[in-house]
Amino acid sequence: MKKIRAAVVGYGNIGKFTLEALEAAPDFEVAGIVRRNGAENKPAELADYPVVKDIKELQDVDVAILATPTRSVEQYAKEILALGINTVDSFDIHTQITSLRRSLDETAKAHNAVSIISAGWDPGSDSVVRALLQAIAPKGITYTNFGPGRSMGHSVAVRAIAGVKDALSMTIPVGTGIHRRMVYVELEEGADFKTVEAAIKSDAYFVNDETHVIQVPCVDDLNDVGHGVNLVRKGVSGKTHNQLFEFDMKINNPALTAQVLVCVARASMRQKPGCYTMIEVPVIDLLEGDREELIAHLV
Ligand SMILES: NC(=O)C1=CN([C@@H]2O[C@H](COP(=O)(O)OP(=O)(O)OC[C@H]3O[C@@H](n4cnc5c(N)ncnc54)[C@H](OP(=O)(O)O)[C@@H]3O)[C@@H](O)[C@H]2O)C=CC1
Ligand SMILES: N[C@@H](CCCC(=O)C(=O)O)C(=O)O
Repeated sequence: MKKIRAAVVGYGNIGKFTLEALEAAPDFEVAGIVRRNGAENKPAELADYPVVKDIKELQDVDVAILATPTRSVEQYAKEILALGINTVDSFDIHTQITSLRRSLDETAKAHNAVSIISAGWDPGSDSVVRALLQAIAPKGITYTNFGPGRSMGHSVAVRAIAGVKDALSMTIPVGTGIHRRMVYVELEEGADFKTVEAAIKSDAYFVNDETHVIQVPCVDDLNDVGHGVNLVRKGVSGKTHNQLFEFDMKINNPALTAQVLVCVARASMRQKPGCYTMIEVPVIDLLEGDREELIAHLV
């Protein structure tokens, strides 16, 4: 059977694990990697793949997996969808997902392509869990409690601030879906800590949470990409109260995000043109293998 040809766009934390997940998937082949500096300083593990500056330089790409900063997703997605290539991403600014969906839906439909957005683990696979729990206990409250662990999105947002050399944003669960942010920053020489601290605290990723910024000499000495979630719903099925559900996981953050991106890239090949979030995609479309066998095994 013809393999799905995927390109990885951006080769940072998520990009590296995406390549590994593609290499492990029997129905995919790697069309190449798109990097801002192209093949300059090509890492050894990319020796067998084309590494280019522009996706147009790659052959027959079916789907582009965007492993770029969330704030660059819309621009990359629009350019790539305009070429008729599907895109998937893990865009994680929750308050902006519906507007991104509207914007990419228009581009995807205009170019006969599919975009699946916000497909990491949160937003992403957790969103599917939340949707399922709401379906089976329609009245009630869901609490999503993260961590403790490293938020990639928050760390990326801090690294983009002028004067920051490296950053680690740890998410600390306070309970009932509330989180404290512990942000460790390594500054460029001459950067002013107070200016950086103010910029972090006013960024949309942090503005609603208790945030502490701590200057350290070397972020790498603290770094651990482990994370997790404890997602709890207590609610009502029919007229019966006290239905209690819990979903818990402890994970390597970039490895899980990358695996979700790859299964969603597969699902993108099975949707009609347009833009979707994960809760709109049939779960079976995420899976590799014969549909009847999957049903026999999983249902
Ligand atoms: N929904 C979810 O559950 C999750 C979502 N995420 C999202 O994944 C995103 C990526 O995280 P992570 O891989 O750690 O980020 P990194 O900074 O490690 O990697 C991003 C890569 O994108 C490329 N890039 C393209 N444009 C830019 C730009 N303007 N500035 C910097 N880099 C750029 C670079 O690769 P190159 O140099 O090769 O071009 C860079 O290495 C996060 O922003 C986060 O929001 C992460 C985890 C979970
Ligand atoms: N989007 C997160 C993954 C979910 C955890 C989270 O949102 C957080 O730690 O704040 C990330 O970028 O790592």
